[in-house]
Amino acid sequence: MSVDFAALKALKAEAGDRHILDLFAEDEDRASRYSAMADGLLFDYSKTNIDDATRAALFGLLDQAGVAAKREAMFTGEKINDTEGRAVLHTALRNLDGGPVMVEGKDVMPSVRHTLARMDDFADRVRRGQISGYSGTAFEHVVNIGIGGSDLGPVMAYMALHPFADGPKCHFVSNVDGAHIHDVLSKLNPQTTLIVVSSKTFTTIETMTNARTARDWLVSAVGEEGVSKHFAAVSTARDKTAEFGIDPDLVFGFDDWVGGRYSVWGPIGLSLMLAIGPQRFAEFLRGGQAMDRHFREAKVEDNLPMLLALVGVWHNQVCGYATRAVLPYEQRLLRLPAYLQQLEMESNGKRVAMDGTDLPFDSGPVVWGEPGTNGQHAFYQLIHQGTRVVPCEFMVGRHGFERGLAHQHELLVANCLAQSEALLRGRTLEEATEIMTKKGFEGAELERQARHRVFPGNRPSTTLAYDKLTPFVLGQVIALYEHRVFVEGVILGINSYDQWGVELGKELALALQPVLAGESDGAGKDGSTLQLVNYLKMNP
Ligand SMILES: O=P(O)(O)OC[C@H]1O[C@H](O)[C@H](O)[C@@H](O)[C@@H]1O
Repeated sequence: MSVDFAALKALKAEAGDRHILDLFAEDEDRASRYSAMADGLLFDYSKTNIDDATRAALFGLLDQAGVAAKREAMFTGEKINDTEGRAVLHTALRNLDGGPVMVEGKDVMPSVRHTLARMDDFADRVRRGQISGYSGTAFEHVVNIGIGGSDLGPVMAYMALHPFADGPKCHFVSNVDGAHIHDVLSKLNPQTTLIVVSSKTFTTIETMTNARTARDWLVSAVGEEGVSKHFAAVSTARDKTAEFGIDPDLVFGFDDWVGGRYSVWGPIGLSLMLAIGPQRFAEFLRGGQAMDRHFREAKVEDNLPMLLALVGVWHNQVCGYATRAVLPYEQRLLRLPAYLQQLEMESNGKRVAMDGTDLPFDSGPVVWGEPGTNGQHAFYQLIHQGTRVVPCEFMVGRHGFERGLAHQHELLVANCLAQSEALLRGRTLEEATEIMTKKGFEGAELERQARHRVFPGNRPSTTLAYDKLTPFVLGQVIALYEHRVFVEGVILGINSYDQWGVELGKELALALQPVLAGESDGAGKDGSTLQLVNYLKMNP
């Protein structure tokens, strides 16, 4: 049964164009009453147009959708991904000191712990130079070859945790565009490079193509014998890794109850572990585990994943704001928006409900973003003065890592807070007129110039604040977003864990290859596709 947004839409209509600033004026405790804290992470959603009645109605959605029961179903290994017949248990990967997790009557934790211990041992020995390349030289570089969930998680986290990276330097190759692997490998020495082929299925065409290119590159430098020394694999398909010639001791397996976009916590995080070491990787897992506990135990009004989800549903399904911007004031979170695009859009971009019927409302939003302050000098213009409302999610830390550059961090924080304040407050025509009068304008020209300088304000934003971007905090933040996606998916009544929408393009690409190669005439293709084939096909 789908939830009903009618009551919320009525509340929205009743509020009309009420200003968020008026909500602050009416309630001096608004900031604290519309904020929640989880293990040091502060989420402030007071700069939204949500009031007590709206919030109560949003909490009602959680009951209507049965979120609490479905949350337990996820954590306890029920097959909630029912279009693929799978449990959804990435939480088991960070269940470091929790109890058993049963899948089909079997506790999966011994196998999770065993794999983690193997990863720890391997990473430790590579980092100490005890595992080395074919000619005995230590590995200085790691190339992770993977795409989607087998790339975005590790690369995002590797960049985020740069201050903790004291192991081999990591590189990430994802695109089937030969430029990607060329530009990475051409700077590396095969003797000192470890290649990690990361693919849940070990069939993804981009990854397998790049893996073969890397294999040729290695073999031409160190010979065929080098493959077993220089290649590791992360996959659920051990048979396929063996076919590729990867030493079984260097294969790290996982189970199909870990979705690709939820997989950074396990073997797919191997390159991250090689870079930051097993101990820091464990801190990352502990951050995720802390958020799991919070999600399961905190009351609704204090529950960060639930609050983020409800604010999201309010903006997207009730207010009709189609996109949401993620704006980390943290340069090292450069790839977080891309990571969240996969997490949120691949999970909740679905047009049918669990039962196969058409979704009676919009699916999840378009997620996009860029770190501040860079975005301020690019697209914030539209956010402040465009005709569409873009709810913004700011993120910022109290401290940076750069000793001696605290003044820059202060400037960064000031900019983050200033942007959410500007979105909230805006600038009235009177204020703009005053500014332009001082500049000497008058009459009709004064009004025209002033009107260009008006900011409507009353634009919603939330802020997630943390102390410092440590592995623990990153773990908290990523798990927070995972659970937010879960709650939104349950409210929408969709399956957040399949991704059938990526299949058609893959099939058509395979069928187009022979057309591009001139081996097939492309009968049945549309005129545009054929015209482009004719233009783009390479001459023999
Ligand atoms: O890890 P792999 O099996 O290579 O899959 C890599 C990616 O490709 C697929 O097409 C899916 O859209 C993603 O969810 C997945 O993360």
